Amino acid sequence: MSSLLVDDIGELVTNVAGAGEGGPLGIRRRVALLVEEGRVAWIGPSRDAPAADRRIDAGGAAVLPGFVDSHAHLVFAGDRAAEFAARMAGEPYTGGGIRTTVGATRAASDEELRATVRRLRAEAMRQGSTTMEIKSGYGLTVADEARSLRIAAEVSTETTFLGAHVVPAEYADRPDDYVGLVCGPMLAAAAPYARWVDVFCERGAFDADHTRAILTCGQAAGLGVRVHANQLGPGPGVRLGVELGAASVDHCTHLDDADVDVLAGSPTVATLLPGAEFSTRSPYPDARRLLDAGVTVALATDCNPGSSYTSSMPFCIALAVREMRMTPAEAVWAATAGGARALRRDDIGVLTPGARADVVILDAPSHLHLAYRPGVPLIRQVLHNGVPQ
Ligand SMILES: N=CN[C@@H](CCC(=O)O)C(=O)O
Ligand SMILES: [Zn+2]
Repeated sequence: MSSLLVDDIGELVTNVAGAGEGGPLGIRRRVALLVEEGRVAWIGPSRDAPAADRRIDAGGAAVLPGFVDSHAHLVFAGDRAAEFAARMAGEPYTGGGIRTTVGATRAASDEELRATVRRLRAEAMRQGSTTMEIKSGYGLTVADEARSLRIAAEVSTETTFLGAHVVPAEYADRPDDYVGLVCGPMLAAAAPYARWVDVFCERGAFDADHTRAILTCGQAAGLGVRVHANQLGPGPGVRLGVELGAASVDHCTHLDDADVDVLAGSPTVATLLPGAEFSTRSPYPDARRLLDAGVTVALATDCNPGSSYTSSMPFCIALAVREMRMTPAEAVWAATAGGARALRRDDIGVLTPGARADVVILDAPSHLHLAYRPGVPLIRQVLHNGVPQ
């Protein structure tokens, strides 16, 4: 059994509340961490460290759990840089560009889609994302949704069927028929490759009745529920998600008091995606209101070619702190343990014996630097399943 010791850690974020300083971050200082068989095997003072086959010297740096990016759309072709430039010149974001990407995605070969997924997955890993949820949603035919998920499943176990991203052009005047397709043959073809079902519940995409129908049939096929909710305006998505036991409702940009109340009384996570507000020049979600009400908050990138073409969790942490008034500790927790909660996982987002050895070593002495030094490549080394990347 091969072992690896990460030694001379100045600050270890464990996310085990009570295991050290910093409340939920459970920060331990001047420790070492032993990895065996891809898992954390031991944490303690360096002087007590067991012998190991290999050693990484953290040199007094901060070490934290790998980021858990619980919301990303990586299976697509083409880009929408011109749409971004038009937005920066004053055009609003409506989601209408999704159909542009659908056209490019349908026309792409499997190899082209696979290359994009792998390129973005590798890009995210270099920035510390050891787990990444990946959605379909730019195919919107039975074959294209199934192949999108098949390709996503090659690089992640956290795959999400988003056949209900928008109603494709060929069904524009018969959305009920499209919902029938999604719940019938499309779900049957997609479900073998998916863990989750998701719907873009928004004016211009899917209304409450359609969203309920699709999430319910996804659940009946054994998939867990997540929802794109309340991104562009107020709506029923958050309440519906909570009612159906969603692991997460995502975006949460336009919430009323009732939305916050139902979230606060539920195990559903509110996943905030500040890259989308950055890239669409929109008002940010009110993270403080959610946190102060006791809602569990996660941060994710929403990496996609339209509304948020970033794979960087450190960038999202910096945005959350500067623009959404989360504390650095809240943002780091939300990007690690929060993402794990949003995926209903207890083996990631945490560093404690038995957890998966997904570890980020920073080029910095403290987790505070992730927000304090925005845009700086602070990820020195990443271990995924205990393996240096
Ligand atoms: N809002 C829906 N889906 C994506 C955007 C997709 C796109 O614009 O291509 C999102 O989460 O922001
Ligand atoms: Zn999204």
